[in-house]
Amino acid sequence: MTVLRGAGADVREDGVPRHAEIGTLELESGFRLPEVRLAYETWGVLAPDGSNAVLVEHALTGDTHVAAGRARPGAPEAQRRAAESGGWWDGLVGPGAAIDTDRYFVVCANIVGGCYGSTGPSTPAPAEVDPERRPWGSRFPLVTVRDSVHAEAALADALGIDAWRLVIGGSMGGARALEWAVTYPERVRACAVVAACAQSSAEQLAWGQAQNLAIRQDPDFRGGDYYDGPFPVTGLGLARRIAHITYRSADELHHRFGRTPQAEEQVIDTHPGGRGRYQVESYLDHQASKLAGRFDANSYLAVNETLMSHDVCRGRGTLEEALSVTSCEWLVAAVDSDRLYLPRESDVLAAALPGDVRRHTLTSPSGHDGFLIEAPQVGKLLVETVLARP
Ligand SMILES: CC(=O)SCCNC(=O)CCNC(=O)[C@H](O)C(C)(C)COP(=O)(O)OP(=O)(O)OC[C@H]1O[C@@H](n2cnc3c(N)ncnc32)[C@H](O)[C@@H]1OP(=O)(O)O
Ligand SMILES: N[C@@H](CCO)C(=O)O
Repeated sequence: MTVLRGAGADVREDGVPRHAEIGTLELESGFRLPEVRLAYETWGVLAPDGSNAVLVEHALTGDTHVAAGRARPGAPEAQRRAAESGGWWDGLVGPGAAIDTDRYFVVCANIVGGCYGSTGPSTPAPAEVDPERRPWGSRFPLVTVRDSVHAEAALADALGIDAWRLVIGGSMGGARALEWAVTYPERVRACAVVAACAQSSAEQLAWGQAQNLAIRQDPDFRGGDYYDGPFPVTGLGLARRIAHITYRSADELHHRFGRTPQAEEQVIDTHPGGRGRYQVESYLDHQASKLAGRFDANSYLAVNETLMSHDVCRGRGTLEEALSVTSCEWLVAAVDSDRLYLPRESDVLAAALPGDVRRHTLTSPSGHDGFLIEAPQVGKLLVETVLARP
């Protein structure tokens, strides 16, 4: 394992990609995943006693760039521009924000199985697995949420972080945050679980299956070993369309798009199959092609399976029994219009936590994606609850 103790403590360099080699990861399935690398970025400076570290967990297709940052003086232009580019939780993380990077040392790591720098299906397999070092592809194993947390614990060790002041995430990030607090209760002082639940529900599993099948049935998928040929972008795009509908609310889609045709496209056409698109179809086409342009289909399957594996109770008894080991402060928040992670599922989580934890609400017309869009509300809740005290 590469020892990075104190990394980030000497030079202030924010939002710049780094890597940690964490060695072999023992998975819940019994599979031993060798030569695991985690990509991560940091913001701020780690306090000498390590007490100001915050872990931000990204959602399904997220990356390590949670907020804009700054490369060190003299860094190559491309690195400077990448560091300064906007992040997916800008407004929540940054100088003067609720997660104030002038005060906290913020870490965001790409999940194992992802395609933003951490070991995943597109990574060349080690020589012991494949002497030709072809990508893992179809051979990449199931990595559960719990496995991913074990990997991040190795990263925390490497960074010299004994305990997190806060672990926070939304959606799959919330699942990861919750799993942290239960797997390593002594290492989490506060935990924020936003738009997430204790166990992936039957309906969430059902949506997950439909997305996975969309990818697997693309002829270009070829069982997952497609890296030498065309990528299954049609299947990946279809998976994203299915998912994206669940990420937004019916009311929002109605008010934004209604039944309006896209630009001058004709939706009433006498030629079967020849009609133009409704605006909402064009919108989904756009979301699909954007994801297909930035994400690997095998990684999509991998992280979707990770999310489907989410069950904080597995091997730990009832929900109350599983959560009884935790001793941190909590923020549990749901988006009022979320039809994928229902507010009542957050209620179940809050009610089962030790102590008197109540569920908070993010008000948004946007549905599940409200956890990203309403970043200022998330920040306000944080400073009113788990970050109220130093
Ligand atoms: C937590 C994480 O780690 S997730 C990592 C970041 N996540 C993502 O990037 C996921 C994908 N992105 C998203 O889901 C959204 O962009 C969010 C949630 C981040 C923001 O949501 P919103 O601001 O409401 O964006 P919205 O869903 O309206 O999408 C806007 C896009 O749709 C396009 N669009 C809007 N209407 C139409 C239409 N009729 N036809 C075609 N495209 C359209 C816009 O041009 C815009 O395109 P752009 O993103 O390329 O600039
Ligand atoms: N749009 C987010 C939401 C998933 O929860 C993502 O793609 O990660």
